[in-house]
Amino acid sequence: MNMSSKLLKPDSHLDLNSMKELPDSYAWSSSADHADGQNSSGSDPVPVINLEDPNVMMHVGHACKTWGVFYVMNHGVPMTVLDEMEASGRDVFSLPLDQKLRAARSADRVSGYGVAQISSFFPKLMWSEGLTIVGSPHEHAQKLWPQGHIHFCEVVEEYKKEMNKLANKIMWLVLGSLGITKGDIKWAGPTGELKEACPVLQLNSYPACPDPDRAMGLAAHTDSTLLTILHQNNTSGLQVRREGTGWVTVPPIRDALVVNVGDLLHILSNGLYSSVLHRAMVNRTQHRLSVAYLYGPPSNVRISPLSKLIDNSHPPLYRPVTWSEYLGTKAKHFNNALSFVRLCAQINGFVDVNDHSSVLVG
Ligand SMILES: C=C1C[C@]23C[C@@]1(O)CC[C@H]2[C@@]12CCC[C@@](C)(C(=O)O1)[C@H]2[C@@H]3C(=O)O
Ligand SMILES: O=C(O)CCC(=O)C(=O)O
Ligand SMILES: [Fe+2]
Repeated sequence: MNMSSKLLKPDSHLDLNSMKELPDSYAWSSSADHADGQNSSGSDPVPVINLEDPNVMMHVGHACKTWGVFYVMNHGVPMTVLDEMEASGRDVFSLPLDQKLRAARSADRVSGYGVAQISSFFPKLMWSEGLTIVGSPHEHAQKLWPQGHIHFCEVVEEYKKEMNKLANKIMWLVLGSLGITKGDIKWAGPTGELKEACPVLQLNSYPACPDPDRAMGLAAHTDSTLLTILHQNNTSGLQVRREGTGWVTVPPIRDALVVNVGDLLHILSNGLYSSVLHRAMVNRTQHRLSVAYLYGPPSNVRISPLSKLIDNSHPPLYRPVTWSEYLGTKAKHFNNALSFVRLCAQINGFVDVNDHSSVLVG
């Protein structure tokens, strides 16, 4: 990333839906990098995991270790809940820009409508808009639809409820694959439901783009979460970076959701499961919508490498950090953030193996 370039004001809002040409401020133009992004069908495919498979835990562990991303099938989330969330997302983004801007995210807040938070790290703008919902959707919905927003709020609450159930299930499969049991996680509570987790819902909209080969929907990043569950509509765009292969497209599969490992799980697993670098590309004809359920721990919990994974030959690689502390580090250092909580890196000056700061901006 060329940090010496003049950075664009990230809150410069343009109505992407009405543009016939790609403005220079949106032209990333690293075409070689864009051309990359093969479907994984040629080689090793992104794992598709059936959550009803008797060996599901082993498959989840393997996918976390080798890919950091996988699809889940038979996830138990009703199709109606997914479809309604998608339709409600469309309702938001099809509003006129001035109406969406009533719910604009202010500089000191995480939630609200606007460009991706990571925009400030890049010299070019991304071809996307988003609505970030932390906790209740009510405040934003009321600004978007002063006359009536109950349906939107109900859809979001139902979606969050279903995603929370699924995230808990997947989280225990991930932990189980590391040999961790319910008693090992203090913040799981007596029933092991990880109840206090503090989720964030991120609605992403990528309008059809007049020059998709030079544009970028959402630049390469890792999520700061434990896990992210992504519902993409039937339009391709998500790509993950794979060591030795490059960018691999993760096309939508009907009935499947995409799960990716976030930075906090990387820390918790003491680096055994690496967070995956990913990005979203855009296309010429179709509006793409995605809904990310960003799953993290309760805000007061300090995440550190699990003690069961630590011994003399496996010292802790990261210091304890809460999600909000980590978000602060991420907001300052972006894809370099893990290095700032890494113990060995601080002591010995090593570069973090999962340090993605040198990856091309695309
Ligand atoms: C809790 C958060 C994670 C996030 C930053 C945020 O404060 C709210 C939005 C999240 C998101 C979604 C799009 C990609 C991302 C990198 C971004 O710019 O905003 C993630 C952030 C993250 O995971 O670090
Ligand atoms: O839209 C996508 O495919 C990716 C979205 C994403 O990475 C995110 O919301 O963190
Ligand atoms: Fe992401």
